[in-house]
Amino acid sequence: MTDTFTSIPVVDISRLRSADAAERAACARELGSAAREVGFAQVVGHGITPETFDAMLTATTRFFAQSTDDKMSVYIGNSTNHRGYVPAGEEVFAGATPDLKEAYDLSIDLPSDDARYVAGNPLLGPNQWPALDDFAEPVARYYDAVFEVGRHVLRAFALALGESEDAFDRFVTTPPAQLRLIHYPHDDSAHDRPGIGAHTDYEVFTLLRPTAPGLQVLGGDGEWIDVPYREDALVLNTGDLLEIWTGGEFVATSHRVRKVATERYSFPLFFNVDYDTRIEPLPRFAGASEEYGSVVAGDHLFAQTAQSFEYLRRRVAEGAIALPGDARPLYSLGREAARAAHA
Ligand SMILES: O=C(O)CCC(=O)C(=O)O
Ligand SMILES: [Fe+2]
Repeated sequence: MTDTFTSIPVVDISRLRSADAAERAACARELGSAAREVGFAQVVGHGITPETFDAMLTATTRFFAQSTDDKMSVYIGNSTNHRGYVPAGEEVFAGATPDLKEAYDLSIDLPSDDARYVAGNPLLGPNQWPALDDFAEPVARYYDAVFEVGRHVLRAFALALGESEDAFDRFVTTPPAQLRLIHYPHDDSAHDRPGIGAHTDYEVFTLLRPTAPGLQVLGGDGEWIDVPYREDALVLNTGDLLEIWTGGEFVATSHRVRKVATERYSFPLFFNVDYDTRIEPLPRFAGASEEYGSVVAGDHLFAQTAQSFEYLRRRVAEGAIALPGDARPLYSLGREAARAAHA
């Protein structure tokens, strides 16, 4: 991979919906180059209408404008499958200062009689919807729209990796693919607190729509690069699982949100594969197997989550739940790991 990128490529993914296989393949090559050389791209032509986004944004602003009591009525710590309101300070990255943000986390909305939920799966099951009019419908509509974009991007990555276009489709039936509604309040006094600390994402890839600048990507030379804000783009970045699948050919690039001068919202969809999917370097990257080993997709996400959310750290400390046996420490992959090693 190239270690000297200084800008984020823009890729028009409307071609992924073309009936012409050559068009899809050309777009897939561009996405592959972005994943290989940068780990980030801005994707335009994604097909999500402004109306779909705006309705979800309106619902989100109304949710966060509620009283703390109302928001805490759907506290994530009430759920057994990691859904609901995340107050400021709840999420703490390994020994760092708490992020200055609040969030509402949802994921694939399965019925409460889903056997995996009933059996105590820590990520699968129903959402914890607030009792707020006009919230669940626009949020679920955006989830479905951005998830559909993710399905096309997954196919493009399959092509870019020399697999058949549908090679990974069978791993995506009911994946724990979270959508986070994140609110970074404006706080003049918080001079030296990051909005969100440096990290990689734990899933296959992320499709993120922010409402303002602030996102930064770690460049190969160790400099933080601003991701230019584009209203028409989704920011696409490679996550831990694609790095493992490709034995490091695609890198889960570190990113962070710097303290913002304005109130900011952002909406990452963490596209994932089914909980039980075992992820290890694909046969063509088998040379990297020893370095990368393998993880179970859902266990990896849960293990990382349980090390960074206070309510889960408490449950682990109390012995109420256990980390998966092969849990990796936080940020042992990608550029963040390389950075930590050289710090
Ligand atoms: O708010 C942003 O722009 C980035 C959020 C992010 O990186 C995350 O939630 O993983
Ligand atoms: Fe992230």
